[in-house]
Amino acid sequence: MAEPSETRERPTRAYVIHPDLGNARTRRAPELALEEAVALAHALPAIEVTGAEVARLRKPDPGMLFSKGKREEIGAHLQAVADGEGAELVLIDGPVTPVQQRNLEKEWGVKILDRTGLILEIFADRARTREGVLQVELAALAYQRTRLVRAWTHLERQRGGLGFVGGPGETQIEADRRAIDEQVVRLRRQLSRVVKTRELHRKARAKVPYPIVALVGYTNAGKSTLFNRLTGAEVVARDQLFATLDPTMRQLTLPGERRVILSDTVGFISDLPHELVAAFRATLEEVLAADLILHVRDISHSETEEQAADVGEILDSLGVEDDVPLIEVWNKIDALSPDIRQALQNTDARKQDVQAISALTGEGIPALLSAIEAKLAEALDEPRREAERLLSHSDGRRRAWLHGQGVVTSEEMTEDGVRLRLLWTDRQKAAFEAL
Ligand SMILES: Nc1nc2c(ncn2[C@@H]2O[C@H](COP(=O)(O)OP(=O)(O)OP(=O)(O)O)[C@@H](O)[C@H]2O)c(=O)[nH]1
Ligand SMILES: [Mg+2]
Repeated sequence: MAEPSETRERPTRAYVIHPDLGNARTRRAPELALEEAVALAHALPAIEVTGAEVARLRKPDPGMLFSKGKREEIGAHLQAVADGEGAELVLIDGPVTPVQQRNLEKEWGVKILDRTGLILEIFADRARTREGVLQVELAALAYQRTRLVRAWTHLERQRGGLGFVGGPGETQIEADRRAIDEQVVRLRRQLSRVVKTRELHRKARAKVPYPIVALVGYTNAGKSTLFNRLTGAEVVARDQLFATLDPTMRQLTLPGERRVILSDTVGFISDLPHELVAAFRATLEEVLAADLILHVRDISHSETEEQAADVGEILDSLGVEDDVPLIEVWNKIDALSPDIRQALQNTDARKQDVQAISALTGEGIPALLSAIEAKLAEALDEPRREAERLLSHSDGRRRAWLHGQGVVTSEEMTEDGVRLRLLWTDRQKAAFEAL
């Protein structure tokens, strides 16, 4: 009789490979890319990563991806880590053709997932709402379909282009493709019904004219942590890639009494499968419709610039216009070393439309809220009036508030205090008066 512990599902042992093509097109260091691939693997349920490596690939082999030597080396390694049980899963962090996949699976005796397949698996695991499930299914089908097409072209070539018409492979693949197409049509129809319902909700919300503020950013940047801190919600936030999949919205009242709807969304990642971007369009439409975008960045990450560039590209591909007001939120400043943090506060964080914060400790949150308010006032084109106020020298708090709102046009030290010339909206004036 097996012990209960043995019958319990044991984790799948996975080996992670990042193929380094050594081309200048990729912005990233291969070691960091490997780290991210391992984090992606951990985002799957019940996975045990037994090892990981960067495999340099001077010239990818069309049929086998890796050279013979490399394959043997990895194969031996898989045996070793598997302890004679046979490795179960190899995650290859890049595109793998269906032919390469089949050949490698045979040679190594494992199941192989490429980057797109892996991300699809994670999304499938996370999807909770009807819309999310449908979107992931749609993306998975689109992915499967391209793989069928490519496998088919290959078969055709193998037979020297002869006699493939009516051949067994062709009919089967044609039938599979048709089945997929039919399924896609069915899913699209279901999805459009769900989306319509959501649009009705959005229209209902539009009657209550609260502006929408959307959080976007690389996965694991801290969007949900910030969302929770601002709204008191309890959205799952954890050190795991793609912790959030389904969009969440909450009402939030800013210090100047303005109410907004804050929305938390799915994170982005480099080389996000385009099938997924397409499938998630409807969800991300909240972002497209936003009055203000908060681009949350993990400023403590060594590739924060690359991540920001990826997010920018994805926003572009979604059709987010350049003129949508945007604030960059530099998150996780608590995780920076004191020197770097100082340097950052002296220079970059002074840039316009940048707010340095820690969603974890709450540092910088009041200034962020003021900036959101000011930006919205500007974006929604509220009339601004000139005004003048004299603050006592000791009233640093109210002076800082005014600067945070970006309404100070000039200030002058006098004997009685600081004389400030202001350009502000009625709302900002009222908020100031209430301080
Ligand atoms: N040190 C530090 N860690 C933070 C901060 N904000 C978030 N984190 C951590 O970063 C990890 C990811 O946070 P999430 O809020 O889940 O990130 P997310 O952007 O919602 O991620 P996805 O939903 O996966 O796209 C968690 O472990 C958080 O505790 C911060 O200001 N400082
Ligand atoms: Mg999240």
